[in-house]
Amino acid sequence: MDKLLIRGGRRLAGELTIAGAKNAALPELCASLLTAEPTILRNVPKLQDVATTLKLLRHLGVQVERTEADPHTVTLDASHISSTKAPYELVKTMRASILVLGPLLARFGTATVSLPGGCAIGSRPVDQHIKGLQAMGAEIVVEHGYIEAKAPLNAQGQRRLRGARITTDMVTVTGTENLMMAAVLAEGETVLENAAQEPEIPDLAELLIAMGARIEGHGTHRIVIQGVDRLHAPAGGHRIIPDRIETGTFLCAVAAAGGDVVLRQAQARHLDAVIDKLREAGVTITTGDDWIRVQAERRPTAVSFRTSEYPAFPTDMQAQFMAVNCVAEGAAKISETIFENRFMHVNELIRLGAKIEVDGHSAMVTGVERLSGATVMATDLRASASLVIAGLVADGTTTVDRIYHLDRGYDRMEAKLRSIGADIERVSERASA
Ligand SMILES: CC(=O)N[C@H]1[C@@H](OP(=O)(O)OP(=O)(O)OC[C@H]2O[C@@H](n3ccc(=O)[nH]c3=O)[C@H](O)[C@@H]2O)O[C@H](CO)[C@@H](O)[C@@H]1O
Ligand SMILES: C=C(OP(=O)(O)O)C(=O)O
Repeated sequence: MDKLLIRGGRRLAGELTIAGAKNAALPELCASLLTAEPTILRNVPKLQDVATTLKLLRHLGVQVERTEADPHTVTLDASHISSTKAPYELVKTMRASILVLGPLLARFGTATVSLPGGCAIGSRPVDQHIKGLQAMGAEIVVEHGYIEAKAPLNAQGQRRLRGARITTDMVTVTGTENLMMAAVLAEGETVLENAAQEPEIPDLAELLIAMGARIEGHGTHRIVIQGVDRLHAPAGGHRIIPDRIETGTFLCAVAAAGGDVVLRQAQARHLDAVIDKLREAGVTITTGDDWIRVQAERRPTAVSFRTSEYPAFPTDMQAQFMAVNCVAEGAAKISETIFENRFMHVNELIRLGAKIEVDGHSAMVTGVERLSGATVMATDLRASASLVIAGLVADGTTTVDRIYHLDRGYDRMEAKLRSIGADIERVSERASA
């Protein structure tokens, strides 16, 4: 198992390039199941969740091409599918595997997908995905840990979903994506009310439209889809948007450690809420069409925030911003409204000397002048990132253990941090033994 060793106290300076968005790549890789023609995706990040998704798609019979020469371009050919079952062994490590359910059911009329189960940040049910597919006429049985779904028979005796009006009980990102992918091949019109507006949804919609889908309203709370008989290859392929959470993570790293860094291939307009809060904290942020410059020359001021659906402050940035508040001047309240258990990083930050008190869904953080390096354990993806940020400012050495969580969602985070001056190295178990 790999660890990160961080010697804190270095100012960060230079430039780095932001990778493609994990949370856009995962549904878009699954969207390749919707057509018999090859789908080319560009700017695919090189990270563990993408590798897991590709493994699952290969298991289903999708031919995947990704060359060493250009690992960020992936060609997926789902012309011959060998299975419509996503087994537990492949689903258990990644909740986003549920995203094969909508496309499989829409194109093949049948799908069996393991329930993804809970995870460190909360129970994360998929009842809204199931409810939406049932509204489209699917018969769904949940048995022995699997969702077994069949589309209804139409007048021609084919199994095909029917368009429906669906209002989810809450805003769900992967739920909206799954239902949108199911609806593009359904018969008739589907209206998704209370749809998620996260930038990954319009990006997926753009890919589907390039494949021949008829979608309107993506990026709003009401998405209207007219089903078509078949989809084709997206002409020229599709380029995945930059990762707004990776971007925000580096912004927070500079805010906490101090420095002057330019992030290339970054979209500031996807990060308004985080950038506003960083400015409130005293950080200087300048933006252009595809770059963001962050300058932090003095200790930040603690700022309060509340996570919520896009365009509000993203839950996926809560842990990293908490690390900034840990070393800021003053005290601030952080409220988490999306997941019931997303404060797993708090105890580890406290091990580094942070002053945090959790009360239900809120955490009161009182900034301290210095953190002190220690061994800490990553518990989930963004918790890991917050520990790395804290390690960058802590005195002495911080060891972050269990970084397989970090590797799920970041493309060479330590290499990127090293390139802007951080003293950080990856140590594998064997090398450290
Ligand atoms: C791969 C991906 O894109 N992951 C993101 C996605 O996760 P994900 O799509 O899983 O998160 P959701 O938006 O679905 O979850 C929002 C809330 O709704 C609840 N819920 C959701 C679906 C459902 O059927 N029933 C239900 O109760 C969840 O438990 C949670 O409390 O959006 C989250 C919220 O922005 C982000 O933190 C994740 O990084
Ligand atoms: C929670 C996250 O991802 P996932 O939904 O894939 O677990 C995340 O990206 O922070």
